[in-house]
Amino acid sequence: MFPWPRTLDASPVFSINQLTATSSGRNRFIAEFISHLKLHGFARIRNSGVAPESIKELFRQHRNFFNLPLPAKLTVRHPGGVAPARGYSPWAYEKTAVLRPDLHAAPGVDTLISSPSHQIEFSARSVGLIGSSKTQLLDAREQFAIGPPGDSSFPTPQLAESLLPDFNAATRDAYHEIAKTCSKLVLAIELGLGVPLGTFDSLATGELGAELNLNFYPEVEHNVLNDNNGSDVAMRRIWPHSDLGIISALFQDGVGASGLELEVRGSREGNCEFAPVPIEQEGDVLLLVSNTLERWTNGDLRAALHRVGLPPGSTTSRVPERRSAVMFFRALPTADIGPKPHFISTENPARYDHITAGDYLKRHNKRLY
Ligand SMILES: O=C(O)CCC(=O)C(=O)O
Ligand SMILES: [Fe+2]
Repeated sequence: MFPWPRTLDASPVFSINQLTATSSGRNRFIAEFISHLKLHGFARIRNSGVAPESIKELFRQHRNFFNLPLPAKLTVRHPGGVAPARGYSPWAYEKTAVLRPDLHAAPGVDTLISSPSHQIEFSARSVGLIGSSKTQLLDAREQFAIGPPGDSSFPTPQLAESLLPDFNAATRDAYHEIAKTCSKLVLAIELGLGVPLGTFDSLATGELGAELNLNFYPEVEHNVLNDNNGSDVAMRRIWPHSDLGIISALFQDGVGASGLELEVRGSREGNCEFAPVPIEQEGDVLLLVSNTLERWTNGDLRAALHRVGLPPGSTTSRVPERRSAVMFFRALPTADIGPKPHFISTENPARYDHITAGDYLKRHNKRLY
């Protein structure tokens, strides 16, 4: 286990090509990988199978898209509502603060009151910074959501080629490549948990259910993300939350720590603290356990709480832009995401209800947009 307190940069980097090592090497790798995921809910992954050039190309497209003038981006606007997200969401449109209202601290306070992440859907606390009069909590973020290329029920709006030649095709290629890697990561998790192969992945799908999200956090004045600015609005790049799917595979443009923070587990009971997680090498992936996997494993694996704050040591009056791309690898919309029998016993009864992944997403989107 890496050292406590408050540093996640000593967490190991798992080279996923160890899956094809000799059997003793492979077994050791799987055991270390799964025990790390159980303890921390995330893992840094190298040699994931997604070519670094593909990630470079994805972020080139990412940059070109968000640099377009607003009217051009609005031609592929996400219509909102409970359907799966598709297309462009402008600045502050998606509101992640509604997801975990219990985690919002008073300004400047970083020790937060926590509750188990499975309570995400039950949280009834009012939305507001604890101890503050802020009335609106918004995300300083724009976004483009890409659905499964074969999804004719919820197609992704296609950008006119005259605006950006190749954007549609390049993001489609990235979608397939990253989905393949997600399948491999889920396989490693199945092996680690000792469940029959296909327990999670036969229901997961790169073709239906998953979503590749491009996140853009524009450069802003420091005080936009600071609560002492005299306005009624509190903004964060992204408020604390966990993702909905089985796993998320997160790529960041550039290396180092640029604001992404994960929950540091093992702090005092009842507290929740976050620390930056740097990306060491271009193309490295951050694997996050997400809610569906927590539900399926009846809490054996717990979803990673994360947020995007200020880059560490940021002292200038402007906060530099940030770009990320996250694959939400989700279950098929028709799949039941209640606990699997393998994880239920008399000592450990089911802690989650039965619901389909599609209904779970609708419930989530109703609050988010
Ligand atoms: O930008 C990031 O690194 C985090 C994005 C994220 O948490 C999300 O899209 O759900
Ligand atoms: Fe997230």
